[in-house]
Amino acid sequence: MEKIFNTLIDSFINDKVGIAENFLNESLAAHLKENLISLFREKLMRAAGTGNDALIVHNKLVRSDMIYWLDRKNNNIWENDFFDLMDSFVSYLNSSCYTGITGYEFHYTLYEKGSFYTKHVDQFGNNASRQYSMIMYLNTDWQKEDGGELCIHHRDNLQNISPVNGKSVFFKSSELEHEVLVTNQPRMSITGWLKMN
Ligand SMILES: O=C(O)CCC(=O)C(=O)O
Ligand SMILES: [Fe+2]
Repeated sequence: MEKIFNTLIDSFINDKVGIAENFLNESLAAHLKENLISLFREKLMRAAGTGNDALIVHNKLVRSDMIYWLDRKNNNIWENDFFDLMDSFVSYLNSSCYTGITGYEFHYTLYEKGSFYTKHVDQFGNNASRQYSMIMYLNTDWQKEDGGELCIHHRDNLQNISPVNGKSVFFKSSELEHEVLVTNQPRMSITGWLKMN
C-alpha cells in the first residue's frame, strides 16, 4: 500500500489536492458499495446536514446527499477492512509527515440523481478538529455526462474531479473551498475527515 499512500501524499504536497486512483481495491470498493445499497434499501440512510452535532442544519438547497456513519461496532468485515486500511494510512501519514492525527470519522454517502452540495469548506466554525478531508468513490463505469464532479475552487482556477471507482481525494479541511456538481446518476462514496483532538 505504501506506493498508493505516497501517490496520495505527494500529489497533495504538490497540488494541495491529493489524488490516488485505486486507493480502494476493486473488491473492497464493490463490497462497500453493496453495504451502501443495502443501507439505502433498508431506509437507514439519513439526509445529511451542515455543521456538527451542536449546531446541525438540514437545508436541501445547500446539500441533498444522504449519509450513514461507518463504525467498527457495526461488525461488518468490509467496514473493518476499510478501517484497517485507514489505520495504516494514518500511521504512515503521521510518521512520514508529522501530522499528529489522533482520530477520524467516515460516512457512506449517496447523492441520488439531481443531488449536489454547494460551495463550502469542511472545517466547522465552532470546532477545528477536522484536519484533512478524504473521499473515496464507489462508482463503476462513471461517464463524463454523469456529472457529479467534485469541483475544487483554487484561487485562480477550478479543478473538476470525476468520482470514479476506487479513487481517493485528500485535502486540508480548513483551506479549500469545494462543491459537488449536480449528479445525473446515483453517486456513491465514503467521505471522512482525519482529526486532531
Ligand atoms: O463527495 C465529494 O466529492 C465531496 C463531498 C464533500 O465535500 C463533503 O461531504 O463535505
Ligand atoms: Fe466538503
